[in-house]
Amino acid sequence: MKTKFFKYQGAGNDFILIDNRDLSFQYKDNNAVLDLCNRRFGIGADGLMLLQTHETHDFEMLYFNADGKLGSMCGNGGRCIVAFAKYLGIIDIETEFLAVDGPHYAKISAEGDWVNLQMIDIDNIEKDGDAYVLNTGSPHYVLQVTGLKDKDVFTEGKAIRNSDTYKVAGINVNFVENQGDHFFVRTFERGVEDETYACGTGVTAVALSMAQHLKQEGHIETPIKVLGGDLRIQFDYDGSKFRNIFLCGPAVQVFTGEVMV
Ligand SMILES: N[C@H](CCC[C@H](N)C(=O)O)C(=O)O
Repeated sequence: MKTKFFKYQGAGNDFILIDNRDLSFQYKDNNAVLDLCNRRFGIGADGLMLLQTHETHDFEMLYFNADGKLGSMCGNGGRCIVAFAKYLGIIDIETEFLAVDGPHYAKISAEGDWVNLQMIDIDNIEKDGDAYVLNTGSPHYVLQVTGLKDKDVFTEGKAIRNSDTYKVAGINVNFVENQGDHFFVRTFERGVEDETYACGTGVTAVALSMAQHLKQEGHIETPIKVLGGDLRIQFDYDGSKFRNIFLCGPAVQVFTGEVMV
């Protein structure tokens, strides 16, 4: 059966999106999504999202990692599906949609290519040695380093993701370097099992961890550079809890097509 798909990218984190309001795309097993995300034999993507109707929200987002399995919250994916919903005419410039970690408010630019996505509130950040560990809709390990440009993120990230502490549930591994007026972040992503060009829930975890690390408080706006571009995290922090957390950045439709599924 032929299925129409749309390819989006948010700061280089790239996704296949399918308008599945008619439920024609039936998720039978991991292989269907795995094959579509394959960068040699399929369309190629870090993940796949289905946009589906919902009784109480503008739409529902189902997210699958490139390994073909249902995933936890995807921040960049959330921004891209909001741009997709606007493209489809389902929403105007504001929305509240449902994702795996609950409802999300988002605001999109009139041009439809910049999205501010509200993330879940965070009440607690754990420590694992020098690293910060928290869940921003997906689980994240945040470690401050130097020389990040030349770091072997794949090998070092994979080792932490598969360590005894994390190998069962997995975790996304974020390395961060303070570059004065911004942070530079590189991420090894669970479920992609590789470094991605950006990780939205990851840079959100980095921004919150660094605010705690630097003992900042109040309304904070954190610019973050990733391999795929620039993202910005805005939030309020009282020294204990994080509220009004927004992941802000580009969400661009790259191409569309049809694929046999
Ligand atoms: N691979 C992640 C989910 C997607 C996270 C990332 N793409 C984002 O933008 O938040 C995980 O399994 O935890």
